Amino acid sequence: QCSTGTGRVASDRMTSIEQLSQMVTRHLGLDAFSDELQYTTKWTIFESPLGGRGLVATEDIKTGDVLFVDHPLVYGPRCRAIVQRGCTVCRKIHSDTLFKCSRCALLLCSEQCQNSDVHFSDCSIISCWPNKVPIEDVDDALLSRALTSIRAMLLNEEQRNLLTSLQAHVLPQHGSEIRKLKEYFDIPIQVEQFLTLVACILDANAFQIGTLYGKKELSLHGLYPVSAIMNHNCVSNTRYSFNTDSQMTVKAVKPIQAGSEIFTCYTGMLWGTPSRRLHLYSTKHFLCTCDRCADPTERGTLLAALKCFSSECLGSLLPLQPLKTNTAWKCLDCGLRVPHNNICTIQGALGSLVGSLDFDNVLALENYLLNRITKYVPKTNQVVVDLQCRLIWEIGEAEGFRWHELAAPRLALAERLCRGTLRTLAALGAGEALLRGLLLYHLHAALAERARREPHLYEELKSEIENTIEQAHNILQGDQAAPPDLDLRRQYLGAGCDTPHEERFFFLHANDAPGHSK
Ligand SMILES: C[S@@+](CC[C@H](N)C(=O)[O-])C[C@H]1O[C@@H](n2cnc3c(N)ncnc32)[C@H](O)[C@@H]1O
Repeated sequence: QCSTGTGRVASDRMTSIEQLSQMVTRHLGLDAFSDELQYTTKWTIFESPLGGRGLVATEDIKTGDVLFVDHPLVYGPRCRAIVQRGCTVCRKIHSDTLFKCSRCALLLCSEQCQNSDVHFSDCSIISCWPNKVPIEDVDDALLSRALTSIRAMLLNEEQRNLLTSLQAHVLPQHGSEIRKLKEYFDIPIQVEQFLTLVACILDANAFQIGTLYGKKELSLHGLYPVSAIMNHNCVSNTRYSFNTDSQMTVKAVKPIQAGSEIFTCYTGMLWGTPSRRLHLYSTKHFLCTCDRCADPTERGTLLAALKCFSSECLGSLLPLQPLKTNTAWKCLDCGLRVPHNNICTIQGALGSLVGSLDFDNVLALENYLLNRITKYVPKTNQVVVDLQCRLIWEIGEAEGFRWHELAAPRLALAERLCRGTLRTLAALGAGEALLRGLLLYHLHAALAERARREPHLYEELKSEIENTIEQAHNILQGDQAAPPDLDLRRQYLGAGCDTPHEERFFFLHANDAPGHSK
Protein backbone atom coordinates (compact mmCIF):
# COMPACT_ATOMS: atom_id res chain seq x y z
CA GLN A 1 0.00 0.00 0.00
CA CYS A 2 1.34 3.40 -0.98
CA SER A 3 2.02 5.89 1.77
CA THR A 4 1.83 9.55 0.89
CA GLY A 5 1.81 11.03 4.38
CA THR A 6 5.13 12.39 5.50
CA GLY A 7 4.14 13.34 9.02
CA ARG A 8 6.14 16.30 10.19
CA VAL A 9 8.00 17.45 7.11
CA ALA A 10 10.32 19.93 8.72
CA SER A 11 11.28 20.23 12.34
CA ASP A 12 10.73 23.53 14.04
CA ARG A 13 14.38 22.93 15.06
CA MET A 14 13.51 24.37 18.46
CA THR A 15 13.08 21.23 20.53
CA SER A 16 13.89 22.12 24.12
CA ILE A 17 16.36 20.10 26.13
CA GLU A 18 13.48 18.89 28.34
CA GLN A 19 11.49 17.68 25.33
CA LEU A 20 14.56 16.01 23.80
CA SER A 21 15.36 14.34 27.15
CA GLN A 22 11.83 12.95 27.34
CA MET A 23 12.01 11.59 23.80
CA VAL A 24 15.41 10.03 24.50
CA THR A 25 14.13 8.43 27.72
CA ARG A 26 11.29 6.81 25.77
CA HIS A 27 13.59 5.80 22.91
CA LEU A 28 15.93 3.99 25.32
CA GLY A 29 12.95 2.36 27.05
CA LEU A 30 13.95 3.89 30.39
CA ASP A 31 10.39 5.05 31.03
CA ALA A 32 9.33 1.39 31.31
CA PHE A 33 10.95 1.11 34.74
CA SER A 34 8.51 1.37 37.63
CA ASP A 35 8.81 3.93 40.43
CA GLU A 36 10.29 1.36 42.84
CA LEU A 37 12.83 0.29 40.27
CA GLN A 38 13.99 3.67 39.07
CA TYR A 39 16.51 3.46 36.25
CA THR A 40 19.06 6.20 36.41
CA THR A 41 21.64 7.17 33.86
CA LYS A 42 24.98 8.70 34.79
CA TRP A 43 24.53 11.46 32.22
CA THR A 44 22.05 13.99 31.01
CA ILE A 45 21.55 16.21 27.97
CA PHE A 46 22.85 19.75 28.44
CA GLU A 47 23.62 22.98 26.63
CA SER A 48 27.24 22.33 25.66
CA PRO A 49 29.84 25.12 25.90
CA LEU A 50 30.82 24.02 22.38
CA GLY A 51 27.41 25.19 21.13
CA GLY A 52 24.27 23.10 20.68
CA ARG A 53 23.37 20.15 22.87
CA GLY A 54 25.70 17.54 24.28
CA LEU A 55 25.86 14.84 26.96
CA VAL A 56 27.34 15.59 30.38
CA ALA A 57 28.26 13.22 33.25
CA THR A 58 26.00 13.71 36.28
CA GLU A 59 28.21 11.51 38.49
CA ASP A 60 31.71 10.09 38.32
CA ILE A 61 31.95 7.41 35.65
CA LYS A 62 34.52 4.59 35.72
CA THR A 63 36.47 3.15 32.79
CA GLY A 64 34.38 0.42 31.16
CA ASP A 65 31.03 1.65 32.52
CA VAL A 66 28.22 1.23 29.98
CA LEU A 67 26.64 4.66 29.46
CA PHE A 68 23.73 3.50 27.29
CA VAL A 69 22.69 1.01 24.64
CA ASP A 70 21.23 2.80 21.64
CA HIS A 71 19.30 1.36 18.69
CA PRO A 72 18.95 2.94 15.27
CA LEU A 73 15.86 4.83 14.17
CA VAL A 74 16.87 3.97 10.61
CA TYR A 75 19.82 2.32 8.97
CA GLY A 76 20.91 1.40 5.47
CA PRO A 77 23.79 1.59 3.00
CA ARG A 78 26.28 4.33 3.74
CA CYS A 79 25.87 7.39 1.61
CA ARG A 80 29.26 8.14 0.09
CA ALA A 81 30.39 9.53 -3.24
CA ILE A 82 31.81 6.13 -4.20
CA VAL A 83 29.20 3.54 -3.35
CA GLN A 84 29.92 -0.16 -3.11
CA ARG A 85 27.47 -2.23 -5.13
CA GLY A 86 25.88 -4.76 -2.85
CA CYS A 87 22.64 -6.45 -1.87
CA THR A 88 20.42 -3.95 -0.04
CA VAL A 89 19.05 -6.78 2.12
CA CYS A 90 21.89 -9.14 3.12
CA ARG A 91 24.82 -6.73 2.44
CA LYS A 92 26.62 -9.19 0.15
CA ILE A 93 29.16 -7.50 -2.14
CA HIS A 94 31.36 -8.97 -4.89
CA SER A 95 28.48 -11.22 -5.87
CA ASP A 96 27.92 -12.08 -9.52
CA THR A 97 24.27 -12.76 -8.79
CA LEU A 98 23.41 -9.09 -8.12
CA PHE A 99 20.34 -7.90 -10.05
CA LYS A 100 17.98 -4.92 -9.98
CA CYS A 101 14.46 -5.40 -8.68
CA SER A 102 12.13 -4.97 -11.66
CA ARG A 103 9.70 -2.85 -9.58
CA CYS A 104 12.00 -0.46 -7.72
CA ALA A 105 15.57 -0.96 -9.12
CA LEU A 106 17.12 -1.72 -5.72
CA LEU A 107 20.03 -4.16 -5.88
CA LEU A 108 19.44 -7.69 -4.61
CA CYS A 109 21.41 -10.90 -4.74
CA SER A 110 18.83 -13.69 -4.48
CA GLU A 111 15.18 -14.61 -4.61
CA GLN A 112 15.29 -15.01 -0.84
CA CYS A 113 16.40 -11.38 -0.40
CA GLN A 114 13.80 -10.26 -2.93
CA ASN A 115 11.06 -12.00 -0.93
CA SER A 116 12.26 -10.66 2.42
CA ASP A 117 10.21 -8.29 4.59
CA VAL A 118 12.98 -5.69 4.37
CA HIS A 119 12.79 -5.57 0.61
CA PHE A 120 9.01 -5.67 0.63
CA SER A 121 8.84 -2.46 2.66
CA ASP A 122 11.64 -0.70 0.71
CA CYS A 123 10.06 -1.67 -2.60
CA SER A 124 6.55 -0.68 -1.55
CA ILE A 125 7.68 2.91 -0.97
CA ILE A 126 9.80 3.33 -4.10
CA SER A 127 7.51 1.54 -6.52
CA CYS A 128 4.74 4.02 -5.67
CA TRP A 129 6.69 6.79 -7.33
CA PRO A 130 6.08 6.85 -11.11
CA ASN A 131 9.43 6.30 -12.86
CA LYS A 132 10.56 8.89 -15.40
CA VAL A 133 12.93 6.46 -17.17
CA PRO A 134 12.68 2.69 -17.74
CA ILE A 135 13.27 1.03 -14.34
CA GLU A 136 16.36 -0.81 -15.65
CA ASP A 137 17.98 2.58 -16.38
CA VAL A 138 17.63 3.82 -12.79
CA ASP A 139 21.04 4.41 -11.15
CA ASP A 140 21.09 1.69 -8.47
CA ALA A 141 24.10 3.26 -6.71
CA LEU A 142 22.18 6.50 -6.28
CA LEU A 143 19.14 4.62 -5.01
CA SER A 144 21.37 2.81 -2.52
CA ARG A 145 22.72 6.17 -1.27
CA ALA A 146 19.18 7.46 -0.76
CA LEU A 147 17.80 4.26 0.80
CA THR A 148 18.35 5.12 4.49
CA SER A 149 16.43 8.39 4.05
CA ILE A 150 13.71 6.52 2.17
CA ARG A 151 13.40 4.02 5.03
CA ALA A 152 12.59 6.93 7.37
CA MET A 153 9.19 7.10 5.62
CA LEU A 154 8.24 4.05 7.69
CA LEU A 155 8.81 5.74 11.07
CA ASN A 156 5.84 6.54 13.29
CA GLU A 157 5.14 10.07 14.48
CA GLU A 158 7.04 9.75 17.75
CA GLN A 159 10.10 8.40 15.95
CA ARG A 160 9.89 11.17 13.35
CA ASN A 161 9.72 13.76 16.11
CA LEU A 162 12.90 12.39 17.65
CA LEU A 163 14.64 12.18 14.28
CA THR A 164 13.75 15.73 13.28
CA SER A 165 14.82 17.12 16.65
CA LEU A 166 18.41 16.22 15.76
CA GLN A 167 20.75 18.70 14.13
CA ALA A 168 20.55 18.91 10.31
CA HIS A 169 23.23 20.17 7.94
CA VAL A 170 20.95 22.16 5.67
CA LEU A 171 23.55 23.17 3.11
CA PRO A 172 23.64 22.66 -0.68
CA GLN A 173 26.22 19.85 -0.48
CA HIS A 174 23.87 17.75 1.64
CA GLY A 175 20.84 15.89 0.32
CA SER A 176 22.08 15.85 -3.30
CA GLU A 177 21.17 12.14 -3.59
CA ILE A 178 17.50 13.06 -3.13
CA ARG A 179 17.68 15.88 -5.69
CA LYS A 180 19.26 13.50 -8.21
CA LEU A 181 16.69 10.82 -7.48
CA LYS A 182 14.08 13.15 -8.93
CA GLU A 183 15.66 12.61 -12.37
CA TYR A 184 14.44 9.02 -12.15
CA PHE A 185 11.22 9.21 -10.14
CA ASP A 186 8.27 11.55 -9.81
CA ILE A 187 8.48 12.11 -6.05
CA PRO A 188 5.69 14.13 -4.39
CA ILE A 189 7.02 17.47 -3.16
CA GLN A 190 6.19 16.85 0.52
CA VAL A 191 7.95 13.49 0.39
CA GLU A 192 10.95 15.06 -1.31
CA GLN A 193 11.18 17.73 1.41
CA PHE A 194 11.02 15.10 4.13
CA LEU A 195 13.65 12.89 2.43
CA THR A 196 15.96 15.88 1.96
CA LEU A 197 15.63 16.83 5.62
CA VAL A 198 16.39 13.24 6.67
CA ALA A 199 19.42 13.17 4.35
CA CYS A 200 20.71 16.39 5.98
CA ILE A 201 20.11 14.91 9.45
CA LEU A 202 21.92 11.69 8.49
CA ASP A 203 24.92 13.65 7.22
CA ALA A 204 25.16 15.47 10.56
CA ASN A 205 24.57 12.50 12.84
CA ALA A 206 24.83 9.02 11.32
CA PHE A 207 27.38 6.50 12.55
CA GLN A 208 29.04 3.90 10.37
CA ILE A 209 27.94 0.48 11.64
CA GLY A 210 30.82 -1.94 12.29
CA THR A 211 31.02 -5.23 10.44
CA LEU A 212 31.93 -8.69 11.66
CA TYR A 213 35.70 -9.12 12.14
CA GLY A 214 37.39 -9.57 8.78
CA LYS A 215 34.10 -9.68 6.87
CA LYS A 216 33.81 -7.61 3.71
CA GLU A 217 30.20 -6.52 3.22
CA LEU A 218 28.18 -3.49 2.21
CA SER A 219 29.04 -0.69 4.61
CA LEU A 220 26.02 0.57 6.56
CA HIS A 221 25.26 3.69 8.56
CA GLY A 222 22.55 4.27 11.10
CA LEU A 223 20.89 7.07 13.00
CA TYR A 224 21.44 6.42 16.71
CA PRO A 225 19.65 9.36 18.32
CA VAL A 226 21.29 9.30 21.75
CA SER A 227 24.79 8.77 20.39
CA ALA A 228 24.07 11.56 17.91
CA ILE A 229 23.86 14.05 20.78
CA MET A 230 27.50 13.40 21.72
CA ASN A 231 29.83 16.13 20.54
CA HIS A 232 33.30 15.49 19.17
CA ASN A 233 36.69 15.52 20.84
CA CYS A 234 39.88 14.33 19.11
CA VAL A 235 40.64 12.27 22.23
CA SER A 236 37.29 10.73 22.99
CA ASN A 237 36.35 9.54 26.48
CA THR A 238 33.98 6.87 25.11
CA ARG A 239 34.02 4.08 22.57
CA TYR A 240 31.13 2.36 20.85
CA SER A 241 30.57 -1.16 19.66
CA PHE A 242 27.85 -2.93 17.70
CA ASN A 243 26.25 -6.29 18.23
CA THR A 244 24.82 -8.37 15.39
CA ASP A 245 21.40 -6.70 15.87
CA SER A 246 23.00 -3.31 15.09
CA GLN A 247 22.56 -2.18 18.70
CA MET A 248 25.23 0.28 19.75
CA THR A 249 26.77 0.12 23.22
CA VAL A 250 28.59 3.24 24.41
CA LYS A 251 31.19 2.74 27.18
CA ALA A 252 33.65 5.00 28.98
CA VAL A 253 37.27 4.43 27.90
CA LYS A 254 38.63 6.42 30.84
CA PRO A 255 37.27 7.88 34.08
CA ILE A 256 34.87 10.78 33.41
CA GLN A 257 34.31 13.20 36.28
CA ALA A 258 30.84 14.45 37.15
CA GLY A 259 30.26 17.68 35.23
CA SER A 260 32.57 16.74 32.32
CA GLU A 261 31.23 16.48 28.78
CA ILE A 262 30.91 13.02 27.25
CA PHE A 263 32.52 12.86 23.82
CA THR A 264 32.89 10.61 20.86
CA CYS A 265 35.39 11.08 18.02
CA TYR A 266 34.10 11.74 14.49
CA THR A 267 37.50 11.17 12.82
CA GLY A 268 40.23 8.55 12.63
CA MET A 269 42.05 8.43 15.98
CA LEU A 270 45.47 8.32 14.32
CA TRP A 271 44.99 11.09 11.78
CA GLY A 272 47.16 14.18 12.24
CA THR A 273 45.61 17.51 13.21
CA PRO A 274 45.33 19.09 9.71
CA SER A 275 43.58 15.97 8.35
CA ARG A 276 41.17 15.77 11.28
CA ARG A 277 40.30 19.45 11.20
CA LEU A 278 39.81 19.50 7.43
CA HIS A 279 37.55 16.45 7.63
CA LEU A 280 35.49 17.94 10.48
CA TYR A 281 35.18 21.24 8.67
CA SER A 282 34.12 19.77 5.34
CA THR A 283 31.73 17.13 6.73
CA LYS A 284 30.48 18.52 10.07
CA HIS A 285 31.08 22.23 9.49
CA PHE A 286 33.09 23.13 12.57
CA LEU A 287 36.74 23.67 13.37
CA CYS A 288 37.78 21.65 16.40
CA THR A 289 39.69 23.54 19.09
CA CYS A 290 40.32 20.69 21.55
CA ASP A 291 43.59 20.36 23.49
CA ARG A 292 45.01 17.88 21.01
CA CYS A 293 44.29 20.21 18.06
CA ALA A 294 45.91 23.13 19.91
CA ASP A 295 49.12 21.18 20.62
CA PRO A 296 51.50 21.26 17.58
CA THR A 297 53.11 17.97 18.69
CA GLU A 298 49.78 16.22 19.45
CA ARG A 299 51.03 15.04 22.84
CA GLY A 300 54.44 14.24 21.42
CA THR A 301 53.13 11.83 18.78
CA LEU A 302 54.13 14.09 15.83
CA LEU A 303 51.43 12.47 13.69
CA ALA A 304 51.33 15.40 11.26
CA ALA A 305 55.12 15.97 11.07
CA LEU A 306 56.77 16.40 7.65
CA LYS A 307 60.48 16.21 6.79
CA CYS A 308 62.37 19.48 6.99
CA PHE A 309 62.77 21.07 3.55
CA SER A 310 66.42 21.84 4.26
CA SER A 311 68.59 19.09 2.71
CA GLU A 312 71.15 19.24 5.55
CA CYS A 313 68.58 18.92 8.31
CA LEU A 314 67.07 15.67 9.64
CA GLY A 315 64.43 17.49 11.70
CA SER A 316 60.61 17.53 11.44
CA LEU A 317 58.28 20.35 10.43
CA LEU A 318 55.21 21.06 12.56
CA PRO A 319 52.46 23.70 12.38
CA LEU A 320 53.36 26.84 14.34
CA GLN A 321 49.74 27.70 15.26
CA PRO A 322 47.69 24.56 14.54
CA LEU A 323 44.35 26.25 15.26
CA LYS A 324 44.96 28.68 12.38
CA THR A 325 44.05 27.02 9.09
CA ASN A 326 46.77 28.84 7.08
CA THR A 327 49.54 28.63 9.66
CA ALA A 328 53.20 28.50 8.65
CA TRP A 329 55.16 25.40 9.70
CA LYS A 330 58.51 25.37 11.48
CA CYS A 331 61.33 22.82 11.80
CA LEU A 332 61.82 21.58 15.38
CA ASP A 333 65.60 21.28 14.80
CA CYS A 334 66.83 24.07 12.50
CA GLY A 335 63.92 26.52 12.90
CA LEU A 336 63.26 26.78 9.13
CA ARG A 337 59.83 28.35 8.47
CA VAL A 338 57.77 27.01 5.58
CA PRO A 339 54.66 28.82 4.26
CA HIS A 340 51.33 27.00 4.43
CA ASN A 341 50.96 26.69 0.62
CA ASN A 342 54.18 24.67 0.31
CA ILE A 343 52.97 22.35 3.06
CA CYS A 344 49.66 21.84 1.19
CA THR A 345 51.57 20.83 -1.95
CA ILE A 346 53.50 18.15 -0.03
CA GLN A 347 50.35 16.90 1.71
CA GLY A 348 48.56 16.68 -1.66
CA ALA A 349 51.44 14.70 -3.19
CA LEU A 350 51.48 12.36 -0.18
CA GLY A 351 47.74 11.78 -0.56
CA SER A 352 48.17 10.83 -4.25
CA LEU A 353 51.07 8.54 -3.37
CA VAL A 354 49.04 6.67 -0.77
CA GLY A 355 46.03 6.56 -3.13
CA SER A 356 48.16 4.67 -5.66
CA LEU A 357 49.08 1.85 -3.25
CA ASP A 358 47.62 -1.64 -3.49
CA PHE A 359 46.60 -2.30 0.10
CA ASP A 360 45.60 -5.91 -0.58
CA ASN A 361 49.14 -6.88 -1.56
CA VAL A 362 50.83 -7.70 1.76
CA LEU A 363 54.36 -7.96 0.35
CA ALA A 364 54.08 -4.67 -1.53
CA LEU A 365 52.66 -2.98 1.57
CA GLU A 366 55.48 -4.32 3.73
CA ASN A 367 58.11 -3.29 1.21
CA TYR A 368 56.63 0.17 0.92
CA LEU A 369 56.53 0.61 4.67
CA LEU A 370 60.02 -0.69 5.36
CA ASN A 371 61.90 0.69 2.37
CA ARG A 372 60.08 3.57 0.71
CA ILE A 373 57.68 5.74 2.68
CA THR A 374 60.12 6.96 5.33
CA LYS A 375 62.25 8.48 2.55
CA TYR A 376 59.45 11.02 2.15
CA VAL A 377 57.98 11.46 5.63
CA PRO A 378 59.12 11.01 9.25
CA LYS A 379 58.25 7.61 10.71
CA THR A 380 55.82 9.28 13.13
CA ASN A 381 53.68 10.67 10.27
CA GLN A 382 50.06 9.49 10.08
CA VAL A 383 50.65 7.97 6.63
CA VAL A 384 53.34 5.67 8.06
CA VAL A 385 51.15 4.85 11.07
CA ASP A 386 48.23 4.09 8.75
CA LEU A 387 50.35 1.71 6.64
CA GLN A 388 51.59 0.07 9.84
CA CYS A 389 48.03 -0.60 10.96
CA ARG A 390 47.03 -1.95 7.54
CA LEU A 391 49.98 -4.35 7.68
CA ILE A 392 49.20 -5.37 11.27
CA TRP A 393 45.63 -6.33 10.26
CA GLU A 394 46.96 -8.48 7.38
CA ILE A 395 49.78 -10.29 9.19
CA GLY A 396 48.45 -13.45 10.81
CA GLU A 397 45.15 -13.21 8.89
CA ALA A 398 45.74 -12.96 5.13
CA GLU A 399 46.00 -16.04 2.94
CA GLY A 400 49.64 -17.21 2.98
CA PHE A 401 50.44 -14.97 5.98
CA ARG A 402 48.69 -16.86 8.77
CA TRP A 403 50.50 -16.99 12.08
CA HIS A 404 52.03 -20.45 11.62
CA GLU A 405 53.17 -19.57 8.08
CA LEU A 406 55.14 -16.46 8.99
CA ALA A 407 58.91 -16.27 8.70
CA ALA A 408 60.51 -15.25 12.02
CA PRO A 409 61.44 -11.69 10.85
CA ARG A 410 57.83 -11.02 9.79
CA LEU A 411 56.54 -12.30 13.13
CA ALA A 412 59.00 -9.98 14.89
CA LEU A 413 57.85 -7.12 12.64
CA ALA A 414 54.21 -7.69 13.65
CA GLU A 415 55.19 -7.51 17.31
CA ARG A 416 57.25 -4.36 16.80
CA LEU A 417 54.51 -2.58 14.83
CA CYS A 418 51.88 -3.42 17.45
CA ARG A 419 54.06 -2.12 20.27
CA GLY A 420 54.85 1.11 18.39
CA THR A 421 51.20 1.84 17.58
CA LEU A 422 50.12 1.03 21.15
CA ARG A 423 52.69 3.57 22.40
CA THR A 424 51.24 6.22 20.08
CA LEU A 425 47.71 5.52 21.34
CA ALA A 426 48.88 5.68 24.96
CA ALA A 427 50.64 9.00 24.34
CA LEU A 428 47.41 10.41 22.91
CA GLY A 429 45.57 9.32 26.06
CA ALA A 430 43.20 7.09 24.08
CA GLY A 431 42.37 4.92 27.12
CA GLU A 432 40.60 1.63 26.45
CA ALA A 433 39.73 2.48 22.84
CA LEU A 434 38.61 -0.18 20.35
CA LEU A 435 41.84 0.23 18.38
CA ARG A 436 43.83 -0.55 21.52
CA GLY A 437 41.83 -3.76 21.97
CA LEU A 438 42.57 -4.89 18.42
CA LEU A 439 46.26 -4.03 18.72
CA LEU A 440 46.53 -5.91 22.02
CA TYR A 441 44.90 -8.93 20.39
CA HIS A 442 47.42 -8.87 17.53
CA LEU A 443 50.35 -8.38 19.91
CA HIS A 444 49.09 -11.33 21.96
CA ALA A 445 48.80 -13.48 18.82
CA ALA A 446 52.36 -12.64 17.72
CA LEU A 447 53.76 -13.43 21.19
CA ALA A 448 51.76 -16.67 21.44
CA GLU A 449 53.03 -17.82 18.05
CA ARG A 450 56.61 -17.15 19.16
CA ALA A 451 56.07 -19.16 22.36
CA ARG A 452 54.45 -22.00 20.38
CA ARG A 453 57.50 -22.24 18.13
CA GLU A 454 60.06 -21.90 20.91
CA PRO A 455 58.65 -23.58 24.03
CA HIS A 456 61.69 -22.59 26.09
CA LEU A 457 60.53 -18.94 25.74
CA TYR A 458 57.10 -19.64 27.19
CA GLU A 459 57.88 -18.82 30.84
CA GLU A 460 59.52 -15.54 29.79
CA LEU A 461 56.57 -14.51 27.58
CA LYS A 462 53.77 -15.99 29.72
CA SER A 463 52.77 -12.93 31.71
CA GLU A 464 52.62 -10.69 28.61
CA ILE A 465 50.71 -13.35 26.62
CA GLU A 466 48.19 -13.51 29.46
CA ASN A 467 47.94 -9.77 30.08
CA THR A 468 47.48 -8.84 26.45
CA ILE A 469 44.64 -11.31 25.86
CA GLU A 470 42.95 -10.33 29.15
CA GLN A 471 43.04 -6.64 28.24
CA ALA A 472 41.98 -7.29 24.63
CA HIS A 473 39.08 -9.39 25.91
CA ASN A 474 38.01 -6.65 28.32
CA ILE A 475 37.82 -4.15 25.51
CA LEU A 476 36.44 -6.29 22.69
CA GLN A 477 33.98 -8.67 24.35
CA GLY A 478 30.47 -8.39 22.92
CA ASP A 479 31.65 -6.30 19.95
CA GLN A 480 30.97 -7.82 16.56
CA ALA A 481 34.36 -6.41 15.47
CA ALA A 482 36.02 -8.83 17.95
CA PRO A 483 38.17 -11.61 16.45
CA PRO A 484 36.21 -14.89 16.59
CA ASP A 485 38.92 -16.77 18.54
CA LEU A 486 39.12 -14.11 21.28
CA ASP A 487 37.35 -16.26 23.89
CA LEU A 488 39.23 -19.42 22.94
CA ARG A 489 42.57 -17.65 23.24
CA ARG A 490 41.58 -16.26 26.62
CA GLN A 491 40.44 -19.69 27.77
CA TYR A 492 43.73 -21.41 26.87
CA LEU A 493 46.27 -18.62 26.98
CA GLY A 494 44.74 -16.23 29.51
CA ALA A 495 45.47 -16.09 33.23
CA GLY A 496 44.30 -19.00 35.38
CA CYS A 497 44.32 -21.69 32.69
CA ASP A 498 45.56 -24.96 34.21
CA THR A 499 46.18 -26.84 30.93
CA PRO A 500 49.84 -27.91 30.77
CA HIS A 501 51.65 -25.34 28.69
CA GLU A 502 52.67 -27.79 25.93
CA GLU A 503 48.97 -28.37 25.27
CA ARG A 504 47.82 -24.77 25.42
CA PHE A 505 48.61 -24.02 21.81
CA PHE A 506 46.81 -26.93 20.15
CA PHE A 507 43.85 -24.80 19.02
CA LEU A 508 46.02 -22.17 17.36
CA HIS A 509 47.15 -24.47 14.61
CA ALA A 510 43.60 -25.63 13.94
CA ASN A 511 42.49 -22.01 13.62
CA ASP A 512 45.37 -21.16 11.35
CA ALA A 513 44.83 -24.05 8.98
CA PRO A 514 44.32 -22.84 5.40
CA GLY A 515 40.65 -22.54 4.54
CA HIS A 516 39.66 -21.88 8.13
CA SER A 517 37.29 -18.98 7.99
CA LYS A 518 37.73 -16.58 10.88
C1 LIG B 1 26.24 14.85 15.84
S1 LIG B 1 25.92 16.52 16.15
C2 LIG B 1 26.24 16.63 17.88
C3 LIG B 1 25.07 17.18 18.66
C4 LIG B 1 24.82 18.64 18.40
N1 LIG B 1 25.70 19.47 19.21
C5 LIG B 1 23.35 19.01 18.68
O1 LIG B 1 23.09 20.05 19.27
O2 LIG B 1 22.47 18.26 18.23
C6 LIG B 1 27.32 17.21 15.34
C7 LIG B 1 27.35 18.70 15.35
O3 LIG B 1 27.59 19.21 16.66
C8 LIG B 1 28.51 20.29 16.62
N2 LIG B 1 29.77 19.88 17.28
C9 LIG B 1 30.12 18.64 17.66
N3 LIG B 1 31.32 18.63 18.26
C10 LIG B 1 31.76 19.89 18.25
C11 LIG B 1 32.97 20.51 18.70
N4 LIG B 1 33.94 19.81 19.29
N5 LIG B 1 33.09 21.83 18.50
C12 LIG B 1 32.11 22.55 17.91
N6 LIG B 1 30.95 22.02 17.45
C13 LIG B 1 30.78 20.71 17.63
C14 LIG B 1 28.76 20.59 15.15
O4 LIG B 1 27.82 21.53 14.71
C15 LIG B 1 28.49 19.25 14.51
O5 LIG B 1 28.13 19.36 13.15
